[in-house]
Amino acid sequence: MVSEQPVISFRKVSKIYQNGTVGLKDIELDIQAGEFVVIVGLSGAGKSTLLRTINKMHEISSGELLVNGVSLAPLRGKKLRALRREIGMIFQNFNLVKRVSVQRNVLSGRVGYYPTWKSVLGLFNPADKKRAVAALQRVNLAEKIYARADELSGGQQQRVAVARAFMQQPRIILADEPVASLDPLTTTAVMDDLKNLNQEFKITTIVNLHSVPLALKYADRIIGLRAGRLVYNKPIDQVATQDFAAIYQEEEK
Ligand SMILES: Nc1ncnc2c1ncn2[C@@H]1O[C@H](COP(=O)(O)OP(=O)(O)OP(=O)(O)O)[C@@H](O)[C@H]1O
Repeated sequence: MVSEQPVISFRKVSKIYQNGTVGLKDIELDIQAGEFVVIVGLSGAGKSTLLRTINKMHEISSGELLVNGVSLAPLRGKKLRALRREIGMIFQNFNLVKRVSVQRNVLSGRVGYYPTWKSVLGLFNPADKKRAVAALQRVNLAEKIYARADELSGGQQQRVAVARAFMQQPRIILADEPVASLDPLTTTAVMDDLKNLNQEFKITTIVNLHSVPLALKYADRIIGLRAGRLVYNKPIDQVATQDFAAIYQEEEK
């Protein structure tokens, strides 16, 4: 079998923060196109750090990180913006602009496709306005299009954030604890939205989760981090519940 080039490739990647804290240590990891990968680990294990190196919100300290075969380290300016356009990001706290409409929030997913002055003035073209309606329909929120973002519940806000990410027509979605502040019902809705986009559009999706049951339910592959190191990496059909003890064991003092 000819193996395809991974979409994301970590080669001995380490990240040391300026204050000396080790965020990531010698990470070796390939992620293939269309995978739904869940990252688990204790608080402080490096999950957010790993996710944020992929769109260069965090610079790595050593090793090499490639997206679609392109090394991220030298990317600046236009090339960096092009990379970020292909990567949708979802945050625990939704990161919507609260005082503007849902429509405007969703349209902001397109800013990477416009010159800055047009997006600042909100001059989005009709095709994108249609796209925004379609994106909101996908997350069952079409009727909220003219509501202000802060009139929505947390779960609804996160689904607007999913629609906004989808507007980018991304190849990759990174979701950093997307359901940590949601109740079980809305958690399922948001995770289902992410999984549906992943399956229908083959968007490579990487999600940080605290919940092992959710990881088991949604992942194609589970990755475990502990103190910045990759300590677990298995396709879901090889995952056994008792494996999690090692990932979640406290460090010995
Ligand atoms: N900007 C920063 N400066 C210094 N240290 C940082 C910074 N951001 C994170 N760290 C440290 O790096 C390590 C990994 O943090 P990270 O946020 O990636 O972990 P996490 O697994 O996502 O944790 P959580 O589940 O609590 O979000 C931790 O020790 C953290 O304190």
